[in-house]
Amino acid sequence: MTARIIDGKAFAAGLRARLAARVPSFVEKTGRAPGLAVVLVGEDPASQVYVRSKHKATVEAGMQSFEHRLPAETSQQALLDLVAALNADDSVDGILVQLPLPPHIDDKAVLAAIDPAKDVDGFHVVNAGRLAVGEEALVPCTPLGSLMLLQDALGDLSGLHAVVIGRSNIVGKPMAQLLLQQSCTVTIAHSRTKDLPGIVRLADIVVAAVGRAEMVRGDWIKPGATVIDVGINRVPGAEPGKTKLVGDCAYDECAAVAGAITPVPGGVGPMTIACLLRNTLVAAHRRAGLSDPEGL
Ligand SMILES: Nc1nc2c(c(=O)[nH]1)N[C@@H](CN(C=O)c1ccc(C(=O)N[C@@H](CCC(=O)O)C(=O)O)cc1)CN2
Repeated sequence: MTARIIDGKAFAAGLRARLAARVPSFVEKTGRAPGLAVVLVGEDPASQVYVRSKHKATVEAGMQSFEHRLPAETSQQALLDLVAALNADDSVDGILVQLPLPPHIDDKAVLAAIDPAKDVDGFHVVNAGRLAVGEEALVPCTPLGSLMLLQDALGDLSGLHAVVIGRSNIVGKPMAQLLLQQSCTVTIAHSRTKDLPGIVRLADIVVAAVGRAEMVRGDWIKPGATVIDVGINRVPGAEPGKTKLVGDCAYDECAAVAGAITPVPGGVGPMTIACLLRNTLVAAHRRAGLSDPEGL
């Protein structure tokens, strides 16, 4: 079997176009565009690229982008003061603090300081708790985007066995909650799981979010299963001095067995920014007392 490639780049472009089409009616109703504030501390090269992409995508969607770039030596208190100011700013509907933060800053304290109503990353414990008990929440972007790709590929997920490899608060745990809400049977596996290949072989859906380049091998995959690869790992390329991006799954091996698979790059990654814009539009509607935009 050769897997169908799940084109996250194309799906994300469609979602961004649908979002952009909703912005004018929000502007008409409220007299302002939804606003997203992104905070970057330091000069991590990958983070700089992601923050630039977020700004570009926000502006292209017709939303307001507020970028705050702070030096690496910024104190935790200065960052908390900025978050407090953004919480109080009515033109800001969404606040995102780009991760990772420099090591002298406690990221938990910073994430906890964001108003849950503006927490478009969905990382605040209030949003994590609401997701866990099935209440209205802002949901982390990467798992939300992964779920959208799964639903587009498979339709109804009810009754399917999903194995999520990875237990992070940002991807693994919320992904498992979202799949449970879709009535999947969910197993959360991780690097210490005994007989990980044997557990993964039981899965109709594999979500790999373990952060280890090409760890999931082709002979771990049940024939016809759907594979969602959340990993983004930079490894040495074929030419000296060059690098390339690979996922947590050995792509060629897994694609030879799976029914459908997301590539890296071009799979889940582009969904992260599209879902950030989706969460910003949703947060803006809720803050303005409007019902959630439909069909997103
Ligand atoms: N506050 C947050 N910090 C971080 C998040 C996040 O969701 N919130 N996620 C990642 C980085 N990230 C967004 O911030 C992100 C990562 C990857 C992509 C993406 O589109 N990747 C492309 C490949 C890009 C490349 O060539 O390097 C792909 O997979 O196709 C978008 C956003 C950590 N920090």
